[in-house]
Amino acid sequence: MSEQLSLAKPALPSQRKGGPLLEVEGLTKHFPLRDGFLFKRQVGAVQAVDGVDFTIHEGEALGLVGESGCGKSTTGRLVTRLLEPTAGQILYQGHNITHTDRKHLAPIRSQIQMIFQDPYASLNPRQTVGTIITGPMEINHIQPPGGHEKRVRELLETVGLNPEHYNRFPHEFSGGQRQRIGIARALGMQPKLIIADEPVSALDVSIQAQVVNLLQKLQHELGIAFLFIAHDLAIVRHFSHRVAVMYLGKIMEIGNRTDIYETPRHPYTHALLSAAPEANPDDEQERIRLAGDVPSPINPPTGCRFRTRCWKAQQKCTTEEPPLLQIAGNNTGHLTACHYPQDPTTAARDEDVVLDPALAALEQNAQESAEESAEESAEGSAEEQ
Ligand SMILES: Nc1ncnc2c1ncn2[C@@H]1O[C@H](COP(=O)(O)OP(=O)(O)OP(=O)(O)O)[C@@H](O)[C@H]1O
Repeated sequence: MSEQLSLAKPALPSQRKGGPLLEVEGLTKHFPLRDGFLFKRQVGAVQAVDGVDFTIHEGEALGLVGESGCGKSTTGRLVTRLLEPTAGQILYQGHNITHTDRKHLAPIRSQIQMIFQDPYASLNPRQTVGTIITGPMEINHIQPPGGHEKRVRELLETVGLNPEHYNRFPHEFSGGQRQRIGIARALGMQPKLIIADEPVSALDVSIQAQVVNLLQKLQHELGIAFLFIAHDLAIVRHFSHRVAVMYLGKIMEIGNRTDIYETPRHPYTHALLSAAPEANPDDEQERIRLAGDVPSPINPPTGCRFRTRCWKAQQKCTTEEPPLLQIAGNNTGHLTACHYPQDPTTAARDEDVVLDPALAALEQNAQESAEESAEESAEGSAEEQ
């Protein structure tokens, strides 16, 4: 992230915005795994998203964070109905849209727009910017006063592009400018909710802050709600009113920004934050190294899914899945799924905590052999004397 974002002093208030816009309950997506050539039998499933609950209020930005493969993008695609859920339900303005067919979904779909990670891949290289932005408006019968061209020029200006570039093609723009074209296209639909899936991670670091600032300006000025998916905790902190932390298809912790960044309770949230010190600049001494990979979502661990990497795990974590609850010490709306939560602080630790048991064993061995060789050399020098 560039210094243009004031990350130490998040720019958004944490208070709740309007009424519920999107309510997601028990949302689940299992991708079937098939075997065989002719008669493809299902032999298992990738449990990409597994019983996720959250609400986004009107005008609110909810950040969704977690390591790669935790199910963030799948969640975003389910909400926009680009993917069909396996179970659970999605309510938009109180209407159940979980399995609504294309025809009936059309008016709602225009209100829920998606901004993708790779701006180039999501723009048709053979179309001019004018056509790219006008197309979805025409399909959805949006007739702006003054006509489409006038509206497109206004939108280009809104996102910081030159309206005179209406007839240019995507390859004539830089990465950041292409992302702005994608944003203008989404705005043309007058969305109430934008799903931004890693909207800046493909951009140069120097450009990232400009695009995040643009999105935040639009969020404030137009009152658009956001599901902001990103692995960069500092950006999420800057952008979001509330934050959900996802691990292996489940939400481990959710709360307002201050609760998550300043008094996280789940060990996984602690680990993510200490791996990204720039997300919490006041917390200088927290040291947890989140090592090893996320286990396979085909065969996730029983009980708590994080237990195989958690330094606090006990027998109960193997047998009982911790529910997502407001545990003692949490503020209202701050929910944590953990049997043995951290104290509500990010205060300093005396020693490193290594989450990966294999890495811990390696470090233990290395330390023992270093001690042995120190002892041997001390004995050797004593004998020489
Ligand atoms: N179409 C698919 N078929 C089978 N498995 C899939 C499919 N799409 C995603 N997955 C799997 O679902 C899991 C979650 O993927 P997802 O892309 O949602 O994670 P993510 O948190 O967004 O990660 P990243 O930040 O790398 O995009 C991964 O194990 C992924 O391989």
